[in-house]
Amino acid sequence: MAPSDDKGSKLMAAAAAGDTECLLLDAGAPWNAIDKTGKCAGDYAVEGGHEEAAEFLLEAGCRAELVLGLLERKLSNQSAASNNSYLQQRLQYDSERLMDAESKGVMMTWEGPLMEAHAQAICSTGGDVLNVGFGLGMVDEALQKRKPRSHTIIEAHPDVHAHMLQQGWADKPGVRIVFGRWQDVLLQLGQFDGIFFDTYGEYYEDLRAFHEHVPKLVRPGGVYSYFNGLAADNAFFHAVYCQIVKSEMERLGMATQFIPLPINVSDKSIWEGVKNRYWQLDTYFLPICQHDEAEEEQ
Ligand SMILES: C[S@@+](CC[C@H](N)C(=O)[O-])C[C@H]1O[C@@H](n2cnc3c(N)ncnc32)[C@H](O)[C@@H]1O
Repeated sequence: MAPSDDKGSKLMAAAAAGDTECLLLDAGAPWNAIDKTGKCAGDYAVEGGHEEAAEFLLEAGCRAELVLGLLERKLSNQSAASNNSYLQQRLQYDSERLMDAESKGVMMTWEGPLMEAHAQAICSTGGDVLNVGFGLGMVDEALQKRKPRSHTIIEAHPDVHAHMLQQGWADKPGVRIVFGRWQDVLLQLGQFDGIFFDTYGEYYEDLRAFHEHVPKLVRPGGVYSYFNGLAADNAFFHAVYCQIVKSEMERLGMATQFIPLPINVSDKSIWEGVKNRYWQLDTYFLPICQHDEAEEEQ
């Protein structure tokens, strides 16, 4: 049971009891407050099986995050600064991971099964595929196995680019490497049947900016997917971001489904020496976005 000594925790207590009114939200209780166990009101509502309360909190979370996002877009240039500072750091490859200069994991091999599943999803129609962000090249290896008609890779970091060349990626038949930030090169590349997006040092706002281009970049019948790591330290916050992306894609005329995949990263040795434990959940929701057929027929 949640404690009830301030506005946030009263909201948690209301959620744990399935109080669907949850009127405390209107009185200023933060939907995203967490207690010392790391849970928010939405977690308590889900755990208690109170669907209506969980839905109410999910909608409140989406509304609040959308307003905050709008404010952020108006007020700051934080995303570009963060990505630029990452692109100037020296990176380090080892057999299991790619690390930045602050010992944060850019990409790790535990994501291999997820990358296979993403490759399967975006290569399902064959044709021309685009991957944004090479990292360890796991999704690109998985795409190559599926022999797409053409395979374009956008990569912005000079160390990663050098690694790709050293590994012979420029000589693989059908592979085109485009060195640069996606923000600068994306619109010269034509259309694709499958697109995957997985960058580093960027925020939700960058993903959102990428999504604005997706409807024009994906051919009818094609598939778009992205690494779904938004708010991956709390299941309920993560669900809020899944819902936000789904609504944004809907606005752009694309339908999104999330395929649940089990993932276990509880083994402490995986995270040894890694500063940012960027995944903490036991289910991965693989996004599959396609042109909304109903809208296309109109
Ligand atoms: C998480 S890794 C991608 C991992 C990849 N999916 C794999 O299977 O190994 C992110 C990659 O995106 C690249 N990147 C970061 N910002 C970028 C940008 N703005 N444009 C293009 N690539 C970017 C990084 O240098 C890094 O190689």
